[in-house]
Amino acid sequence: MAAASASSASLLSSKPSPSSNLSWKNQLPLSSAFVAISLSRGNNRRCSPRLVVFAMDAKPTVLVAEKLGEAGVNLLKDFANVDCSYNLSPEELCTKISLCDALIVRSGTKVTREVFESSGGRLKVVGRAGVGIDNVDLAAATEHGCLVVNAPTANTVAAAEHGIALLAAMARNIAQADASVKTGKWQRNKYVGVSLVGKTLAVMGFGKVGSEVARRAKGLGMHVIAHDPYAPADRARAVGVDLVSFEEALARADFISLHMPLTPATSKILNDETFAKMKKGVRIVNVARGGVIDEDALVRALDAGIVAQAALDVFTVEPPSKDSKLVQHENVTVTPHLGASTMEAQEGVAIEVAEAVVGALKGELAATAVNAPMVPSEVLTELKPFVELAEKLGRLAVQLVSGGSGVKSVKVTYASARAPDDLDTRLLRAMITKGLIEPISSVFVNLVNADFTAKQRGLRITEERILLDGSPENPLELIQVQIANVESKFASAISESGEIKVEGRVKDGIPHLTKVGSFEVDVSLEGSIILCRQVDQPGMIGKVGSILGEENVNVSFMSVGRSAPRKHAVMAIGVDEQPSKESLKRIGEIPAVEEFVFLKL
Ligand SMILES: NC(=O)c1ccc[n+]([C@@H]2O[C@H](COP(=O)([O-])OP(=O)(O)OC[C@H]3O[C@@H](n4cnc5c(N)ncnc54)[C@H](O)[C@@H]3O)[C@@H](O)[C@H]2O)c1
Ligand SMILES: O=C(O)[C@H](O)COP(=O)(O)O
Repeated sequence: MAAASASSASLLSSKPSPSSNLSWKNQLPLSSAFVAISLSRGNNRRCSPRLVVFAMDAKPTVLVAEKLGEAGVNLLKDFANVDCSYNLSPEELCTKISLCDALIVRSGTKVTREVFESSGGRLKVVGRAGVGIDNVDLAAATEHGCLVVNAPTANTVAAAEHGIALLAAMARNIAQADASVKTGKWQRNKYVGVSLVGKTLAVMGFGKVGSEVARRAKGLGMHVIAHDPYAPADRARAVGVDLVSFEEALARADFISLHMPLTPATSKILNDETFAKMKKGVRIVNVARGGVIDEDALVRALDAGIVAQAALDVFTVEPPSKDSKLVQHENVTVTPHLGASTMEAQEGVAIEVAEAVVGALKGELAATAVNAPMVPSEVLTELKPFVELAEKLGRLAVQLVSGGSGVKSVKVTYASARAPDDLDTRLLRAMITKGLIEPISSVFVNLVNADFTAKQRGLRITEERILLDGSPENPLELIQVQIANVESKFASAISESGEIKVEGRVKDGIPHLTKVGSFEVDVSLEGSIILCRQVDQPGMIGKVGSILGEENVNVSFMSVGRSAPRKHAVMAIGVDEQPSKESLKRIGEIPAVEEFVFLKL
């Protein structure tokens, strides 16, 4: 048995949300047209969840705010209206964004909180045509339920090649010598360089680019070490690289090449203190992000001769000011953020990001999502009915609450015949959260913002996975949702241990409610449900059925679970239409009925 926890809050107001799907479609304006994965079943009651095309009256609009490879633009045009508007001011971007469903940028556009706020909820996906997402306010994107995707692989080699180009150019003073010859000079003694062979290169950040740089540097005869607290040692060993501590890398390196992302932990990681720990005469290459170096400290280290040379493709502020001491320093070689700028890489990232954006607009889960779980399609196909079950159990459970200390503590149990740790519950948890929050708030919950929304509302969801007898062919046997410290408008929904408890299973691809409190029931989760506790006696099904029939309310499913013959029983009735208040009142007035509740799914 394994347990894991997520987040959660106190739930307010009321806003029923009818949809049950995995897509961002609920956020689209009615004027948009797109395709979404939906879990609706169509007309056939028994058929399984399927892909549904939501055709509306117009294409979505994608704003491409920076130059994107043609192949990517064409791919977008097949699906959407594409507005290529470059060099927008922040104000212009904020104005345009309210008319856009997706935005594509490179590193030159800051996608700030204001951008998400200005979108008025229409922006559903931001595509970064490249790796670094430090120019996108991820927290704001997540809070606004906006998916962020990037193109993480297509420019790796280009960046690594640029790193190696800068390394060699710096060591042999290529840029300085070139500029000198072009002014008519011939300074052969001034531009004597240093050799790379046999020197120690410390690669800081052994990810995609770092490992490619390491591979190439080894080919140049360098001794390569790397520092990366998160990289697996065997991946480094496979390239013939030793992973070392940060301090050791600083102390041993003749050359340092930076390849980590800009994060709060890596911001200004090279500073006065760390420069002081380096070998005198060290040479530094940066094709990662300018912000990982304290640029003023680098100027001081260059002036003091601690750093002999630096080659920089990236800067804290881009473009850097013309009179920047760093840029103008004679021992510094600079390029204008060209790491990813090869024809091949630009076509590659354009296609990679366009595919991800189109997929996201279609409601598919993106493989390159930065702020949402990446769910492989085979897992998604298998989990689809359970995803629907999860949302509906959440919706049922929260509608059973009548008071208490608020919906703050929810326990979800997943029972499976498979090894419990094999189950990735992020998708299911997101849908339970959606079910719990949407019926009682005006908040739109999706896979991107589910955990955030729960946390913001003080809702704590703990998860437990248990091993149960059953078929390992099914990813899950049942899901149980319990809400603690609350009162219920249907007392029978309170389990022996005092929580509201609902439990469900998937039968023939259809989610079923199989337990309420301690009563076993069996009703398919479609339409709406009436739960009714009565004294177990003959004729009850007929009485309730005829009240509904008189009003032409179609009963889709009915089941009775009882504590013992002629004692208490809970009847669960699935209805296709909503009964009138009058009919519900009449059901409540049947003498044997002790309590009842009508729940919308
Ligand atoms: N100049 C360019 O045009 C250009 C092109 C591509 C990538 N980049 C930048 O290069 C960097 C690396 O890109 P990537 O695709 O290799 O990313 P990646 O995510 O594959 O690799 C980054 C690595 O940095 C490591 N890391 C994180 N924190 C660290 C720390 N404190 N110390 C050491 N290592 C740490 C991670 O574990 C990871 O292995 C990013 O900043 C990216 O934006 C720049
Ligand atoms: O992070 C990246 O992918 C690189 O920095 C490339 O940025 P660019 O798309 O602005 O060239």
